[in-house]
Amino acid sequence: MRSTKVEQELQRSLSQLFLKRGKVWEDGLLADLPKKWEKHGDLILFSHTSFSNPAWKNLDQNEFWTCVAEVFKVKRIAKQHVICPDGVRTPTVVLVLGKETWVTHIDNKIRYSFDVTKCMFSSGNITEKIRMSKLKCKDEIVVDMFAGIGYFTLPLLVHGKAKFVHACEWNPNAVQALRCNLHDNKVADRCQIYEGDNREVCPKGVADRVLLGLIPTAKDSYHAACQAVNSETGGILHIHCNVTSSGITCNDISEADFNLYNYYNVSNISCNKQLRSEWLVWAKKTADDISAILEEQQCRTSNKWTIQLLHIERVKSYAPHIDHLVLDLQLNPFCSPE
Ligand SMILES: C[S@@+](CC[C@H](N)C(=O)[O-])C[C@H]1O[C@@H](n2cnc3c(N)ncnc32)[C@H](O)[C@@H]1O
Repeated sequence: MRSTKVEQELQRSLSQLFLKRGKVWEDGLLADLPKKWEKHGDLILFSHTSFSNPAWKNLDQNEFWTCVAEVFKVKRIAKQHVICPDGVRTPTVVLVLGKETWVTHIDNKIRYSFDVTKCMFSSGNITEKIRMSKLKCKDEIVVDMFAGIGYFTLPLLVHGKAKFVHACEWNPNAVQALRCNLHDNKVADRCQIYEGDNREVCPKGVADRVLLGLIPTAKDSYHAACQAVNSETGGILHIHCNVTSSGITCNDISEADFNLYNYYNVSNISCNKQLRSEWLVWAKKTADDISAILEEQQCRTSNKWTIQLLHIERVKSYAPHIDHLVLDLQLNPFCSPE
């Protein structure tokens, strides 16, 4: 979130506090003020890049953070450091004002509560959460392979009215929050949590829809996702990935290239943005990977499968030329004629 008015107010209040305490307001301090932040109820979370100048320590810390809190109209302040690359994405968040670490974030009429020092909140995924909430899945069984605190599980249950969601999650802190959020949003009776590695705990043969919401890639769980799909009626996979592109749009793709993809009938694929060449390459590669897994599974069951590329959703830009995409793949079983 960003607001120039608040930034100006923060500069004014803090420079006055420096003056009042007889301290020198150094030029570098202005650049050290936060440019963005996340607000969760009465708590504001700043990134590690702000308030890092040692000169802030010249002030009484409680007075300093209270002054910041008044500007942002919050009671608690937390600072985020770099997210741990530990697989469960543990944030290193420290409270610098206040003691209680649980926060409640409400978006799209859903209450997400979590411990801000133990779980992350993916606010950048709001468009995908809304897309999931608009799916009409009243009669569907869904498997959410990377449920977290319920980012997609909750919209699917609350707004999409999914019949049942099987939610896999291996971070015990996220599981605790998910349990609490299912209860708070009154949907606990339509969800079962599978605590552990989705490659081991994910249910098999049940899903009309499988969510693979992990970036940069959910590749390691493709196998379990294919096994989760209902083997009699098929299902849709929603596969998340960060994809790098140079910006070449599909208008520039040659006819020969398009023919290459025609196996999947890509001319029917939809996209919420102008389709880029590399996005299509990634989609085709992903469909090939899924196809190979299904073929391998086919050796054990009598099912053959067809795959259809339905849609590419561009969720957000992750960095220059890196986009968070979701590929919707339809998997349909058919029995061989003989
Ligand atoms: C960053 S969250 C993503 C949540 C949500 N889908 C989103 O995009 O906002 C990914 C979650 O998947 C969990 N996770 C990662 N690998 C997993 C695995 N193999 N089995 C179960 N959970 C896993 C992490 O603990 C984390 O809570």
